[in-house]
Amino acid sequence: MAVESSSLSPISADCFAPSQGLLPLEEAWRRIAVSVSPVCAGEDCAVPQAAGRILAEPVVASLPMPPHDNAAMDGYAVSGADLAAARARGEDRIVLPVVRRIAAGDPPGEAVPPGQAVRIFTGAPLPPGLETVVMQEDCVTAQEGGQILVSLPSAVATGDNRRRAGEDVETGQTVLSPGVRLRPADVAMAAAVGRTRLRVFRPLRVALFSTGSELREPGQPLPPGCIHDSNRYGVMAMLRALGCDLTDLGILPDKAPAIRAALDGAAEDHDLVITSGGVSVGEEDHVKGAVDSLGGLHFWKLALKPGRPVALGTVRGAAFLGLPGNPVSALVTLLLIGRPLIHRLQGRAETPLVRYPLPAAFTFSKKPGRQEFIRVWTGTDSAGRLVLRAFPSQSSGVLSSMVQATGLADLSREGTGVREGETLDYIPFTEALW
Ligand SMILES: Nc1nc2c(c(=O)[nH]1)N[C@H]1C(S)=C(S)[C@@H](COP(=O)(O)OP(=O)(O)OC[C@H]3O[C@@H](n4cnc5c(N)ncnc54)[C@H](O)[C@@H]3O)O[C@H]1N2
Ligand code: MOO
Repeated sequence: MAVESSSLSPISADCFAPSQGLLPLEEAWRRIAVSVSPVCAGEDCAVPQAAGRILAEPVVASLPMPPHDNAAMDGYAVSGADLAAARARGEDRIVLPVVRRIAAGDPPGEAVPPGQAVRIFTGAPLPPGLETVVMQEDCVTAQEGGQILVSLPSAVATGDNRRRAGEDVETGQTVLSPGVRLRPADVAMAAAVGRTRLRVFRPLRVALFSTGSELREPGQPLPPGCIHDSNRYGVMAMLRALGCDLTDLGILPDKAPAIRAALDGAAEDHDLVITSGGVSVGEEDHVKGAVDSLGGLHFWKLALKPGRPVALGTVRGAAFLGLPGNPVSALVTLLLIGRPLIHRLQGRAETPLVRYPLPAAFTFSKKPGRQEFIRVWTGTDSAGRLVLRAFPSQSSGVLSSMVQATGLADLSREGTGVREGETLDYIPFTEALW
């Protein structure tokens, strides 16, 4: 049963109509897209520190790029008309006096009349009158009475090796749009158009804790019946990769009052509170009840495997995400539900998961009713074609499947699985985590 409730920002209640049965993943995505609002205010950031931040303003070029016509090669700038005339005369080469030298950073100077060449270097501005650059490897120079002469091939087209002003970016062009997470090339572009600072969204503040009386910190001895907390470490790593500002609140026992108090406290100074474990239906699963009493669950129980009991809601004024405790389910639901939720809260533009259609090198059966994301990696078959291979156990408790996998393959909700040779959507982890 999917659950809904009245809500506080940042998740509006409007779209959370009650629904029977398991909620399809597509519907959960739609609800996140329409109901979750950005919560992060803008702040200034120096361009050298901006990689990984989310842009909060459009960046508009106030100058063309490049700002002037310039040489794409070290060589000699000439008039294309001089070369064309030599070709018309049947001459393979033309000899011209070299009247000037222009290096990168020099001004272009006065117009150059026909019948003259200019020594020029990559990035140097072309002087008026010359629009063609012949690379120096094709040129031969000679000294004649204090005058340098250059012999050039005539078979060079007008405009060769010229980079036009504005060919990369025109004045007034929006070079970066709000909502992008700045990659190295974006930072380079901001610098290229002269920016030293950018308006970005402040990082999303996320609090995280694990629930489970069986959990102990790594390094601690394990009493009978206990295991190490691994989810929190994987989840923290994924949240950092998504650009979040993290508070690690440790492990809580399966005790309703402790979980309620921790959620209440965390909601005060965080935008998003994430838990792992305790969202299923057992008597020891107290997270759902605590959220119900502090805000509300907007959805719970998706037609999804692994991760059916993943829960989205609000706690006081903060968004809430309850990840299922099974180690694979926690990471997969953080990727499938947490990622779009975090993107919306961060003010990031919509970034659907990147998918590559690839043939399966395995057969896998499933029951209809839940969309399944199985752990796969890419390899080659005997003919050298790229194929997907699947981990032998797809149990949501087998963390090794996530370690071996490089991504997930998406098996449709109504399907009964995949046969060897059929094409599947492959979702690589690395591209999902920028
Ligand atoms: N009767 C039912 N039982 C279960 C259902 C159900 O629908 N009916 N759903 C199953 C599914 S699917 C999942 S997924 C799990 C999720 O349950 P919880 O979120 O309540 O998780 P827990 O019960 O707390 O733990 C499940 C499993 O994972 C281990 N775990 C928990 N936290 C961690 C951690 N931080 N690091 C490593 N491992 C962790 C825990 O020890 C359990 O083995 O419920 C099914 N049950
Ligand atoms: O839906 Mo659960 O995550 O498979 O074990």
